[in-house]
Amino acid sequence: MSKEKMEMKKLIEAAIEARERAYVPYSRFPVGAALLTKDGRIIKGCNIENAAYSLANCAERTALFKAMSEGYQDFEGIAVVADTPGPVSPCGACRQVMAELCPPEMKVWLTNLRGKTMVTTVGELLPGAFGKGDLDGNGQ
Ligand SMILES: O=c1ccn([C@H]2C[C@H](O)[C@@H](CO)O2)c(=O)[nH]1
Ligand SMILES: [Zn+2]
Repeated sequence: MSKEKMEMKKLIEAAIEARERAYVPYSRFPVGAALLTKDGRIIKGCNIENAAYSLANCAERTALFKAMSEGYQDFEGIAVVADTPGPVSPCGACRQVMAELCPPEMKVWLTNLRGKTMVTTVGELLPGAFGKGDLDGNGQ
């Protein structure tokens, strides 16, 4: 098996484990994510909901915010899993946060519990993302 395939399998397994910790009393839709750092660490995230529904934090953002707050800023890939018919599709907020914190060419593995997996990139998930550069030259 190729190094990349082994890396992907490990990351998906970690995302499945992370999903077990989801706090989802409202949606009953657990999601898991696992982020691979450049130095080979895996940082897990799950979705965490709230009685004030709009405060839910997705699995992807949990993993990214955990990583950043612990001093890891360089990422190699992320895997996301949910019990969806096809590979899970990250929400717009997570796409925007990935566009901010990850390189556009970074791999994103999207999968479901039946192992239906697709690979994409941060750039493909949000073409034309609003970014740092858009804040320049606004005449202020
Ligand atoms: O990629 C996704 C899609 C949805 N959710 C969460 C948000 C909410 O808690 C629940 C239902 O939308 O799933 C994630 O964590 N990641
Ligand atoms: Zn999201």
